[in-house]
Amino acid sequence: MSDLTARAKELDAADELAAKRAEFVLDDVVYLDGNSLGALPANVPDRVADVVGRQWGALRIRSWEESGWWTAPERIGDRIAPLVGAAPGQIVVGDSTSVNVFKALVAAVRMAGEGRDEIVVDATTFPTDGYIAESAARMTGCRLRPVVPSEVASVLGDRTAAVLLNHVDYRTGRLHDLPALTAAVHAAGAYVVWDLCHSAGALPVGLDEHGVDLAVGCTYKYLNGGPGSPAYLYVRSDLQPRFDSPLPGWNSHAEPFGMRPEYEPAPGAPRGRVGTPDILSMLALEAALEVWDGVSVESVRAKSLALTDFFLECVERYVPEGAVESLTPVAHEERGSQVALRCQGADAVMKRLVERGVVGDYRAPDVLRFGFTPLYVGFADVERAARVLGELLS
Ligand SMILES: Cc1ncc(COP(=O)(O)O)c(C=O)c1O
Ligand SMILES: Nc1c(O)cccc1C(=O)C[C@H](N)C(=O)O
Repeated sequence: MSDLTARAKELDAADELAAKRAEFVLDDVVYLDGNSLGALPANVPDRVADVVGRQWGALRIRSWEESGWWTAPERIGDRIAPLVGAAPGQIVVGDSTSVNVFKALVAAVRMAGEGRDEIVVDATTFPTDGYIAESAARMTGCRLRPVVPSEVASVLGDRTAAVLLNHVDYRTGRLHDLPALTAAVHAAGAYVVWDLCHSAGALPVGLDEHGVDLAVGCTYKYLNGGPGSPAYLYVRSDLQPRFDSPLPGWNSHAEPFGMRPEYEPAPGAPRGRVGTPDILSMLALEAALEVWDGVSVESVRAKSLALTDFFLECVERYVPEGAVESLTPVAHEERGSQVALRCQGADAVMKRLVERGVVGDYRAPDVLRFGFTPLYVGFADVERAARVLGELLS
C-alpha cells in the first residue's frame, strides 16, 4: 500500500461526514461532477412516486392546498436559507438560475434609480449570466461593463446601478471575496447580485451577515436537487418592499386568486415568484434537501478543503511534472470546492478518465474540472482519481 493510499484510509476513517455517502445512490465510479449535476439522494425516488401517485393521482387538485403545493416555493426557500446564511422569509424557489438572474438584475437597476445607468458584470462569468446581463442592460437603458473580478472595485462609481458577480468561478474554482466586494458595491451606492451556483452547499455564504442585496443559485449541483431542479432567488428582507419584478406573474400577486386586472405585489419572498411552480421537480428537491438534516455547512467546508488539498497533493505525486497546471488557487480563502487542471488534449483525457471510472468534466478550451461534493466523495476516491490521471498522462 502506498503512503497516499494509507493516508486516504486514515482520512476516511476520521471523516465525520463519511456516513452521509450511504444516503446517495452511487456505484463504484469516482463521481467528481457534482458541481454540474449532484448525485441522487436515495430518498428521492419514493418521494417522487408518492407525489405522482398519491398527491397528483389520487388527490389531484386538492393537493395545491392539502399537499402544500402552493406554498412549496417559499417553504423550500426556507429550507435552503440556513445553507446560505439567510434568515427565513427571504428565499423563494422557482424558475431557472438564468431567469432569476434576470429578475434580480433588473430589480436591482430599478432600485438604484435615476442617474445610475451602468451594470457591471464579471467578464469571466458562466456565459448565461453575461448574456442575461447584456439583455437586462439593453432593456433598462444601461451600459454594460464586463470586467474581471479583480478590477470590479476600481470601476465602481456614482453611475453604477448594479453589479452581478459569481461567488465561485465555474471554470477555475476561484472563490471571490463576497464580504469585501459587497462592501465595495455598497460604498458606491449600488446593489449587488451574487450567483451562488458553485458555492451553495459547498461552503458558508453568509448572505445576511454580509448584507448581500440579492442572490440567485441553482439547486442541481451541491444541493442535489436533480436535473433541471428549480433555482432560487434571495431578496434581503428590507429590500423586499422595493423589489419591482420585471416578471410580475400572477403567482407573485398579493391576492393571486382575486384574479384582479391590477397588479399588486405580494409582500415578502413570494414577490419573486412568477407562474405556476414546477411541483414535481420542486418536491424532488425538497426530499433531496433532507440529506442536510444535522449537517453543518462549516463541516462540509472543512472536508471540502481537505479533499481538494489532498487531491492537489496526490496530483503532484502521481502526475508527471508539467503535464497539468492547476488553475485553482492554493490559498483556502480563494478556493471553492473544485480543482481545475489545465492540460493538453483535456477533452480526450477526460473521456479516457470517464472510461476508467473517474467522472469529472471538460471545460473548453483546455480544462479538466473536478468537483468535490463532501457529502459523498471520500479520500480514497480522491487518491484513485489522481492515480488514474497520473497513469493516463505517464
Ligand atoms: C454560475 C452559473 N450560473 C448559471 C448557471 C446555469 O443557469 P441555469 O440554471 O439557468 O441553467 C450555471 C450552470 O449551469 C452556472 O454555473
Ligand atoms: N446546467 C447544466 C445542464 O443543464 C447540462 C449540463 C451541464 C450543466 C451545468 O450545470 C454546467 C455548469 N453550470 C458548469 O459550471 O459548467
